[in-house]
Amino acid sequence: MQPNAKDLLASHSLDILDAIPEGVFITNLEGITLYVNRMYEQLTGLSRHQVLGRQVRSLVEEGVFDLALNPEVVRKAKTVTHTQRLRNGKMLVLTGTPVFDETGALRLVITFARDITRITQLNEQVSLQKQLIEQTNEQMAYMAREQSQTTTPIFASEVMHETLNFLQTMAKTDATLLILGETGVGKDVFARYVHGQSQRSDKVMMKVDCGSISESLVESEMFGYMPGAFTGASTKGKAGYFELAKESTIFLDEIGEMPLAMQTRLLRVLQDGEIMRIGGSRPVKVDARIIAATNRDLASRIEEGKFRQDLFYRLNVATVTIPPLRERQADIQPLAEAFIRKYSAKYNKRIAFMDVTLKAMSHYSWPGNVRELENFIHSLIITHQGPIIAPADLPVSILGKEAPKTEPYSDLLQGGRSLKEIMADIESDFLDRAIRWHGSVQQVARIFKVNRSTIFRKIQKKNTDSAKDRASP
Ligand SMILES: Nc1ncnc2c1ncn2[C@@H]1O[C@H](COP(=O)(O)OP(=O)(O)OP(=O)(O)O)[C@@H](O)[C@H]1O
Repeated sequence: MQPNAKDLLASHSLDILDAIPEGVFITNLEGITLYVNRMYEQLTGLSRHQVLGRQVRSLVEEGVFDLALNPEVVRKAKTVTHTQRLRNGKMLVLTGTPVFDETGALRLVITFARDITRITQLNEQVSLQKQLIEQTNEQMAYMAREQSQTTTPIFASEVMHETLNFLQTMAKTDATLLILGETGVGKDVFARYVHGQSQRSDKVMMKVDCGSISESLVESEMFGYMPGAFTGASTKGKAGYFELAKESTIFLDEIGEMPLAMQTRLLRVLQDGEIMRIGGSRPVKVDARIIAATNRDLASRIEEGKFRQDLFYRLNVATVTIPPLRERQADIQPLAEAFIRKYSAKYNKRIAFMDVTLKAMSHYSWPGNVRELENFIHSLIITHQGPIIAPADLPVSILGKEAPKTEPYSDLLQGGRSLKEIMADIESDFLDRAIRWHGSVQQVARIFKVNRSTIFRKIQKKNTDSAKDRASP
């Protein structure tokens, strides 16, 4: 260093600090503000006389800013970085550095401040947009799922004809509908059917699984909340299911599982026809048709004190009970055929039931109802080899324990079909098994001394005949 450089620098030290394009804030070890440069005044909007000679802790206590770096820098004797929010909302990033004298003793803390208000605002905007995108994505995914699930009910039984007639009449009204029935009978399918037949069908039905929303979230999910209504709430607020179901239908599935506190709130909504978001002050009119469903016996839930009687009366305006599958045997065959078509197409297979197989299936009680039937056929299609499903392909649980003990061909012995048809059935069933046993049509043709084309014809004919039989009314 030039001989007089030190003096020159010392005499201009404050000018030098003022020329630095970042805010500079200098404190002694006690945290008393000794100096702030011009850029600090510009960045913060604070003038020198507001801070010079002041203890940084008191400035924090007065709310001038929310954090002081000085104590931490002194304690650690090394550089520390933090963000600081000023009273006027500006955000700074501060880097405080200890300054030592020639003996190594800590003398001062010099803090550099940069304005990050804009970047913080941009970050906040980005996370707000992200939140909105997530909410929109959630809603879009829900809508796509809902629309892909619209199923037309399949049935043939007299009782389901009557049920569907009743539901059709109900669909034309806005009355609250309660659907009862064991698990898997199709309550969901019939709720969708009513919505699909109603004047609200151009809007997506809002399905709420009352049994799976956590008790702490159920209120905010149902009724929504205002911005900042509680810790962790989205800053934009959120619409609840009732608002999302505006001009549509809200389907309260598993209503028997709804927590008691929520039942009270729901009852009020049904009585007043209004909802209020959490933290809100203005009630909003409910414009949603309500369909509720449960597989629970609500009468015993009421007796156990788990379901409000007054809510039950409110819901029990129009009630329909979907009978279990065992009480509508006539539905089993058309349902089984629809499911075999659905899953054969899905797995690109050509598989059909023998009539005797369908008959055997109709005698099973299907305790899991249509869901059990559908799942059974789904897994059968995945594992089954060959074009025909024979009774022997059914598990003993479905075929019944007595099946092997009963007279062979007991169904066929009852009559009703020509010998030719029966033989064709047995022949194609045999060929089907032989192909599976020996691994190829060629082997079967050789072993049983028959042409390959004859084997194909017989199997195919059986398939076409059964398809025709099923197609004819
Ligand atoms: N009549 C029907 N036609 C076509 N598919 C049906 C029919 N009934 C039920 N299903 C099918 O059976 C399965 C079970 O039906 P769903 O979920 O509607 O039963 P659920 O009564 O609502 O059962 P849970 O009480 O367990 O909710 C679904 O895959 C549904 O598509």
